[in-house]
Amino acid sequence: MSSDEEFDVVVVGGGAVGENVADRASRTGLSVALVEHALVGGECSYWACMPSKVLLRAGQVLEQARAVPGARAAVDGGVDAAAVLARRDEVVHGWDDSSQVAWVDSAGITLLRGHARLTGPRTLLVTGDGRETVVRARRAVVVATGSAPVVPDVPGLADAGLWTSREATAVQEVPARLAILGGGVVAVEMARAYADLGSDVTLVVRGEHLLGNAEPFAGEAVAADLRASGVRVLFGAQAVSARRDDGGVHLDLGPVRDAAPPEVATLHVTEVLVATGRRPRTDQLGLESVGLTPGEPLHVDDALAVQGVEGGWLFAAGDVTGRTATTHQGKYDARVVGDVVAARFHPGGDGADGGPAVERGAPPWSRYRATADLGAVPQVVFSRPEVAWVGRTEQQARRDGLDVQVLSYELGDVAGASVASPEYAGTAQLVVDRARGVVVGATFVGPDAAEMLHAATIAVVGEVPLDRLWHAVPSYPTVSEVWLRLLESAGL
Ligand SMILES: Cc1cc2nc3c(=O)[nH]c(=O)nc-3n(C[C@H](O)[C@H](O)[C@H](O)COP(=O)(O)OP(=O)(O)OC[C@H]3O[C@@H](n4cnc5c(N)ncnc54)[C@H](O)[C@@H]3O)c2cc1C
Ligand SMILES: NC(=O)c1ccc[n+]([C@@H]2O[C@H](COP(=O)([O-])OP(=O)(O)OC[C@H]3O[C@@H](n4cnc5c(N)ncnc54)[C@H](O)[C@@H]3O)[C@@H](O)[C@H]2O)c1
Repeated sequence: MSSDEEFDVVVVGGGAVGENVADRASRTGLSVALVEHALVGGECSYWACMPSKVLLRAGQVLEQARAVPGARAAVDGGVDAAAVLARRDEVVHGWDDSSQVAWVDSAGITLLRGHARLTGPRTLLVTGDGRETVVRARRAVVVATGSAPVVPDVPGLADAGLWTSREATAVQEVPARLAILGGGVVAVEMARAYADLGSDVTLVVRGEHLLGNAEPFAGEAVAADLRASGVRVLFGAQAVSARRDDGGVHLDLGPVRDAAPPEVATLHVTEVLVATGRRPRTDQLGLESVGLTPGEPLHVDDALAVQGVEGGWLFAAGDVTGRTATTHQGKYDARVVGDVVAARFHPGGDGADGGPAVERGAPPWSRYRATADLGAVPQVVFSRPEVAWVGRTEQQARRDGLDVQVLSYELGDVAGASVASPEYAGTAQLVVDRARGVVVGATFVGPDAAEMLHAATIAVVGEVPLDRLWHAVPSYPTVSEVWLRLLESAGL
């Protein structure tokens, strides 16, 4: 069966990003369709952020309680894996998206269930439920199809039945022994979670550090914690072949380039989790019909318009752009592109509530430009200790040619830390651009470090000079009093 439908705007992909695009784009009266071929809410709600954070939460709480005299004695057990998985099931609503579908309906957005492919400018074919629908966008198409895991080409690995982050976050039975390939965010968080849940975990890391995009001291602190919990962390190592038999997976390891052979030649594990990065999901999108290359990211400008397409009708946001890789930053871009579309194609013309003239030529830091993506992106890793950073690392700032001053302070030395726990330890670091006297990067590593990040994000986005930050007085006795100590170390 086939039919035709027409909307002002068609958003492809109903993850966190697509939902936000659709919401904002519809605010000036444009008709908006959202196309989703799986669950509305996407990866974050069902297989990524939400379930992974639930898998980590119980272990975090137990460790924090054990670090406090007076509470420690009440903790006489470990993580209850069955209860954690039951809580995970609640948080992902049993992988049922009806509450998110209800929100889409209530927002006046039309949900089209099915797989969308571009067949030419402003035209898509949506296939699903035995129907084919030709969907035309009068004004704009916004692609928010997310990303898919990259699986390294290791002989036998695919046949051995590997896990990606989907299987890891949707687990029903905790594996006795888990090998994890990769040393990035997924690898680190899942190593922590599965160690808490009772698995014997081995991390196989190609490089010499964990969390290669963060400050080196962050990866070192996380590696130390994992090792202290019994996780084997093998650096300079890679999987060279795999096979599964009744006893599980046999994973042969080899050195990377000139590294010494790994201390273990073959791992015998129940499952292998591949956490070696993600690629934009653009291979089944019909990009060739509009002159773009399938499999490549959709490169966008700061208004999220896709580059290399005539006519200004194609936009993209979220993981599919390769520009952002987190939900919060993807949703920021979604708000920007939703507002750009709503204004640029305003059905009433240049109304007081935003119209083409308002959006056209909008400067950086206006609501119509995703300026923060260029140097103020926050990232939190929910490891133990937590790792949180925003903006540039010291190395990135130097690579960008900045004359950099690095301010560092041990979190355990502030009064608030000793109240939190006698064992509280961590590091805060600011990267300052000497020429302008502003913070261009900040990293916090320690218990609950994530909650300290937003002050730094405001300082970076606001380009607040250090001598003005001096007047932002942190409360006593909090761990965030480290801001005062950092500024004192700059001579203030
Ligand atoms: C294990 C893990 C943990 C993470 N934890 C965090 C975290 O704690 N915090 C954080 O900020 N980020 C986290 N992330 C990253 C975060 O999940 C992504 O950045 C976010 O999901 C991207 O959102 P998106 O909408 O761009 O893509 P997605 O969430 O992937 O949504 C894309 C949607 O498009 C649909 N789709 C794709 N192609 C088509 C098509 N042709 N037709 C119709 N529908 C289509 C898909 O079914 C999907 O629903 C994590 C990622 C992983 C893997
Ligand atoms: N808390 C969060 O916000 C959160 C949590 C999980 C994931 N994410 C996002 O999801 C994205 C994907 O995470 P990820 O951990 O898969 O990617 P990543 O880019 O963070 O890490 C990939 C790791 O795999 C290694 N690697 C790459 N190719 C390899 C190969 N062929 N063999 C062995 N190792 C290889 C890299 O050196 C790196 O250590 C990230 O960009 C991250 O921002 C965010």
